[in-house]
Amino acid sequence: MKDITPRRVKVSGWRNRLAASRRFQRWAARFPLTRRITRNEGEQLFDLVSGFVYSQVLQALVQLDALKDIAAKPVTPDDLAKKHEIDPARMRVLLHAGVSVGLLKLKKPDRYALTQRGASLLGVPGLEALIRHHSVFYRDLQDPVALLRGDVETELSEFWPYVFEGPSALPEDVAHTYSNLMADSQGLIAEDTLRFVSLKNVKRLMDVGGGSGAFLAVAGKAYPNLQMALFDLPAVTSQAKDVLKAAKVWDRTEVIAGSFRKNDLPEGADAISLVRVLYDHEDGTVKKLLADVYAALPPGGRIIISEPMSGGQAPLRATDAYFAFYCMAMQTGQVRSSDKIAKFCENVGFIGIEKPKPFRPYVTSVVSAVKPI
Ligand SMILES: CC(C)=CCC/C(C)=C/CC/C(C)=C/C=C/C(C)=C/C=C/C=C(C)/C=C/C=C(C)/C=C/C=C(C)/C=C/CC(C)(C)O
Ligand SMILES: C[S@@+](CC[C@H](N)C(=O)[O-])C[C@H]1O[C@@H](n2cnc3c(N)ncnc32)[C@H](O)[C@@H]1O
Repeated sequence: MKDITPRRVKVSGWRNRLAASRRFQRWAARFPLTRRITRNEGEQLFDLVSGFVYSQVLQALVQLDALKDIAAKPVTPDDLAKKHEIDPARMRVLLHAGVSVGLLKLKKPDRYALTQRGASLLGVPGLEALIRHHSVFYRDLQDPVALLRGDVETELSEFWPYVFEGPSALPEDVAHTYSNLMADSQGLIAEDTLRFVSLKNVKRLMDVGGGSGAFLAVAGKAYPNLQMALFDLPAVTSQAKDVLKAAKVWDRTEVIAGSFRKNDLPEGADAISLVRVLYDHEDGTVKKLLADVYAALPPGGRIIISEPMSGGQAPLRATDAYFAFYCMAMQTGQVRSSDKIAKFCENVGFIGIEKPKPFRPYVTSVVSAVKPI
């Protein structure tokens, strides 16, 4: 029979040596002063071990549109079982799991309602669509070591074709799907960006890689006198009219179709924003883009960069695990820290760099800088 006794592992550092000792673990679980710490540590480890399962519970609830149904009125497992042709006992398992992860609560025995957290999820624009598209991302992560070795043909790399291709290679219907996913999730990003950056003294803002105009729609509403320009690939900008008209900023926004890989950036804006653009690209592309932004700005002009950023020396789950692996699966780009982005800005000549402490690092962080006068 195979020996299943754990082998002794060499552990450096006395605290870690104790933590790794089965004998100490047993003792600490009984000793009154360490009992709670031991239990919490175990719980945290268990969450790490089983995180994928929790995410799949969420995925099932979203795919079945169950959160929306439950938001309208509390449901029994039978209600949803009939609708989705799933065995009622299994539906109960899903709803109970939904309670355990904090999205649902049991109203009466067998009647499930939404918790405040479940309701918050529905209130975040585009979050359900992002969760749905995780089925692609998680397939790429199935063998994480193969992904790290670069041995996987990833699906995500095909999901965002604009990252690799020139404008002509992006059919409009394809562009539409991606831009919608981006635009829906733009609300929180715009909110958090404008929390740190005042556009009070800006006359004309150009949003480079601005997608279908969702950031400008928010910025334009907040600053009624702001003139604006949107620069993106032609297949993407063609959808901007509807978004900008709906936000009533169409008459003060110029839409410019082009590629920052192939064309110079147009002049005329005293502020240029790059929202969720840099992390899609390799260092070489980013350095060239920042130099082009510098060239396009007048003296005193400002660059505003907003995207999820690495925690640097204090790594963050959302960016250093989620977005870092996301970029790896896209097979391009990388999550950079605000320090690294600031350094890139400095290297092309920007000064007055600001890196405000982000409100929600899982949403976005901001770096801004000015071109010297
Ligand atoms: C009732 C009483 C008395 C008090 C109420 C107390 C109170 C204030 C309760 C709070 C309720 C509330 C307002 C909750 C708000 C919750 C919010 C705003 C939650 C936001 C969550 C946002 C999340 C989870 C965002 C997730 C974003 C993801 C996963 C983004 C993924 C983006 C990707 C993959 C982008 C890819 C682009 C590419 C290709 C890399 O360029
Ligand atoms: C992740 S999306 C962000 C869109 C928008 N800024 C937002 O945050 O919702 C990246 C954007 O950069 C644009 N982009 C990528 N390569 C580009 C290029 N070479 N020239 C211009 N825009 C480009 C894409 O079309 C896409 O709209």
